[in-house]
Amino acid sequence: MSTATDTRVAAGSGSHADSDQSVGLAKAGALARLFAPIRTHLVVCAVLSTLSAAAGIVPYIAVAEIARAMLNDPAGAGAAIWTWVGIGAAGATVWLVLMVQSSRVGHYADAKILHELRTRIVRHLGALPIGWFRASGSGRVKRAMTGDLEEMHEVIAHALGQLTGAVTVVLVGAGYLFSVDVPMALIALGVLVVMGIFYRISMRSMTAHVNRLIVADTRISAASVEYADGIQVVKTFGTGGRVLRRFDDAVDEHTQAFAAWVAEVRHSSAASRLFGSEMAVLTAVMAAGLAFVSQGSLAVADLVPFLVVAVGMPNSILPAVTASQGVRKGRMGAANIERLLSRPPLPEPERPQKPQGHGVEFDQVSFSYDGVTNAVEDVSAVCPPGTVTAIVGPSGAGKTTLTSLLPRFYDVTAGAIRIGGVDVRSIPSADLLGSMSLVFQDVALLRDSVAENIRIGRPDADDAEVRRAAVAAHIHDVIERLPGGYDTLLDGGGGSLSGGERQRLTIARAILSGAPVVVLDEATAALDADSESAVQEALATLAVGKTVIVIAHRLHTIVGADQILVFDNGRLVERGPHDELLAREGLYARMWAAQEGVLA
Ligand SMILES: Nc1ncnc2c1ncn2[C@@H]1O[C@H](COP(=O)(O)OP(=O)(O)OP(=O)(O)O)[C@@H](O)[C@H]1O
Repeated sequence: MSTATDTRVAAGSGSHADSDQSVGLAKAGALARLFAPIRTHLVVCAVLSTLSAAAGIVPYIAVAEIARAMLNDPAGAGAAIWTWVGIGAAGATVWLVLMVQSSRVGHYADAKILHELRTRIVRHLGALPIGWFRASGSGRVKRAMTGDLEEMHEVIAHALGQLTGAVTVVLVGAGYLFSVDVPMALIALGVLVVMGIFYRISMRSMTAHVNRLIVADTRISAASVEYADGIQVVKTFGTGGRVLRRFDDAVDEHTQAFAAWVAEVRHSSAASRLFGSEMAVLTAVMAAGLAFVSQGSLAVADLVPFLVVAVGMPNSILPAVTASQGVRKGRMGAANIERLLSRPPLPEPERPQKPQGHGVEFDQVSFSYDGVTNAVEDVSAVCPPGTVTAIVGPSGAGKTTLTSLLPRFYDVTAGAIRIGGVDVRSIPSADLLGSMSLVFQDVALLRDSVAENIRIGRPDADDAEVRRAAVAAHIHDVIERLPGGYDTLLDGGGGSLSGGERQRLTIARAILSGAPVVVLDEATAALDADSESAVQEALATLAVGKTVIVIAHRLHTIVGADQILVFDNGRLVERGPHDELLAREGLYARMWAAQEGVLA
């Protein structure tokens, strides 16, 4: 059942397939297009492995011929024997030399194309909009850089040689056997043809089954990540049942998919194994050979080549069976990589412009994720430099979406966003990102020292500047108390720091960068009173003289904002300072009453 088992491995390697990554990706052209830069190497490699395989069968033919010579004419076979010994030895030598050369060329081509593809993928990723990563990127990136590239390696370094080798052995071997005895050759090859027919039958529905397995595998991965990510909530609130059920369902589906495949191909797969075995060829050759010998239509000496050469042929063909699966997987991997590389990059401006100042203007901005429903609709607002604009609204109102449009995580569907009077799409993306500090809730701390985590804001800052930023962000004392001070290593999530401390660290990063536009997403998790006031003071320092846009979840933290934009269902429904909005007795006043009621 090697076919099913091998493909289970293939499905496993694609465990991070994205949901929109349709299956059934086997496009023959993708592999050829990706391998275009190494086409010459591949041709040389194929020619060398063909010649090597042809030379490799010569020693077996030599052995058979020596036996024939001895059986036909024991007394006068001396010269022929030595000739065949020489031919056999030459064949073995040529086989070895060409095999090494073919492997060398193959591995060189492999290293060259993997290097080139990795570089292309990484460069392309750098040009993709950040919104793409947020929506679906990490799984697809991981899959392209690991599983899909491994499939490419398999094709070049292994499958190519095995396939050409198998074809050569069959052709050369068959040619020799037909030259010895046609009926016997037909019988020996007939066994292999029957193996091929059963193999084709067992592979008929492979694509559909592999696709089902990949989908099930993706669901298992998603459910596992969901469970691991939410383990705290699961343990605290005992909601593990539902999450675990999703996991169990996905595992059941995977098992059923695999069982269905095995059930369908078990007979054809076993039959192809049987007819592809040395035992089957030996049995057929012996039975037919002895019958022909007893009839007098075959000399005993002519039976020997079939025992030596034909019986050894399945050993050369079986690796090609695995190799043909490798090529199928390689096509899928190539199609995935090609799809990733064809994702349109963030368009860079043809005529770049420099913002005059750092005021932000939203001009009739609309945006839709799916092209059907607008997550943000017809929003117009001006955020002057040196002011704080708070964005509030119920969950799902479009607050995060609107702020994601400013650094071009996505481009607006309609309208325009301007910084310093210039459309953000006319500002080179490096300058645009350099002009703003983004303090988002999900801004992860890197697995690096505290100092380096702050320094990301401005890589050339010296230690004194890093410290000054930390002091301004009210985090310096906390850092000093860490075991290694500024050299303390943080894990990816800022492990040893509390929520408020992590936020202040990212604020220090933003202060150090000195970018004139600050976009921050206030923590949704409640902080204790000390931590909250420290964060507020840090933000006040950061905001001085800058255009600050803050997504606020706790309204009492933005009472002093210059303007508050109230969103509901993607639309800007109210705007103004706190007192005015309260007096209006609209959505803001209701949200305020609800929160104060909770707080009271
Ligand atoms: N990546 C995405 N793909 C598709 N739809 C999305 C995506 N992100 C958000 N949405 C949808 O867009 C709408 C606005 O979501 P958004 O996250 O901007 O709201 P929000 O006001 O920031 O909510 P919250 O306060 O809960 O963070 C919602 O209907 C949401 O489901």
